[in-house]
Amino acid sequence: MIEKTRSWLLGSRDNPQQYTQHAVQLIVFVAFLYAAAINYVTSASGYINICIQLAMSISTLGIWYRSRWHNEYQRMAITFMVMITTITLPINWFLNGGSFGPTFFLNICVFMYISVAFRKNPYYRYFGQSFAALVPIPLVMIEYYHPEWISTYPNNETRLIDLASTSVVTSIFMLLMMENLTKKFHLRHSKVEQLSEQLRQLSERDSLTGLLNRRAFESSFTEWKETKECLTIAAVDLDFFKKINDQWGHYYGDEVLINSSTQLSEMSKDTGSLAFRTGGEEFMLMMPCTLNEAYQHIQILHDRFAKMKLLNGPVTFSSGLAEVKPDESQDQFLKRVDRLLYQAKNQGRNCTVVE
Ligand SMILES: Nc1nc2c(ncn2[C@@H]2O[C@H](COP(=O)(O)OP(=O)(O)OP(=O)(O)O)[C@@H](O)[C@H]2O)c(=O)[nH]1
Repeated sequence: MIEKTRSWLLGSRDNPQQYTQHAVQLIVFVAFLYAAAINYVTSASGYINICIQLAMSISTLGIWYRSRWHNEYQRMAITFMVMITTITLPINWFLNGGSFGPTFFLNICVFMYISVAFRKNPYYRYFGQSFAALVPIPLVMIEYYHPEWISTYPNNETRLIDLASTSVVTSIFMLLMMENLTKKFHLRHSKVEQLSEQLRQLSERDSLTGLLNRRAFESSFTEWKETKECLTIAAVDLDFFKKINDQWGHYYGDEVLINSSTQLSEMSKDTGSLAFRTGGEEFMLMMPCTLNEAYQHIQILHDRFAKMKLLNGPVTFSSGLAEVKPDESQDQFLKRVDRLLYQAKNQGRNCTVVE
């Protein structure tokens, strides 16, 4: 219920700029109404002041209405800025005790408001900020040369009440602005994180097969070596792949690579392993298990390859299989496993050689 009312009044939270803008307008509307009511009840100022405050309040409500319900956010933001800087602040200065009143507080709010509402529009922002920053100067000079033009508070009590309530409004205002900036920052931050995660994933994937690539192999090797109790890796290489390419064409070769990768990927999912494409028709299977268990997994993979449904019949692979030693570097391991793979090729292919 509260959330519904809030979104009815302020719009979607996903658009923090408009959301804050509407909140500010409604606060200003209520603040003027409140000031007029207080002035009327306490007879702190004359009817002219009360009428001006009511007029400001109604105008602000009109601005909110056009902005919220007629999609005139930008136009109304400018109207609001002009109204506040050229009418509201000077009137407030003359009718509320000049430099003894709360206008300085309000001026800071206006400056903050312009900075947030026109963040995406530097011309309006610089113009508005400069104007808000300079407005107090002529007002102070007028007060200096013509103090009689400034209406004073009837007593010190009224002045203190006015200052205290303006201070509360200013604090709410600042809070809103800061919430807006934080929200915007969080939205950007999570978008950046999302994009960098997407980029990281893309940089670690092979575009043809979708398997992890050599870069991912290198980082996973270090990570798994440190975290897994045992680590066995198979270097897998398709047999006579050049012939396949030469005989059936490169596109067919790609299809063979994709289908072989699917087998490796499914097998790695079943066994909690990781499958990588580290070269043209070279793959690595990283298995968090002993050499014996890994050997059984690879035999199952040979069977799966034999049953693979390809247009020109199944393909085979050769592999070298070895367990990573705790004190062994990646280079040393790769040399060792490559030698095993070479032996498998020499033994007639379609087999796995274990150390
Ligand atoms: N279609 C296709 N072919 C590729 C790709 N990457 C590498 N190749 C080919 O893979 C072939 C690899 O040939 P070789 O290294 O001689 O290996 P092989 O013919 O499988 O011989 P053995 O490994 O000894 O059984 C080359 O012809 C490369 O052009 C790719 O992404 N797509």
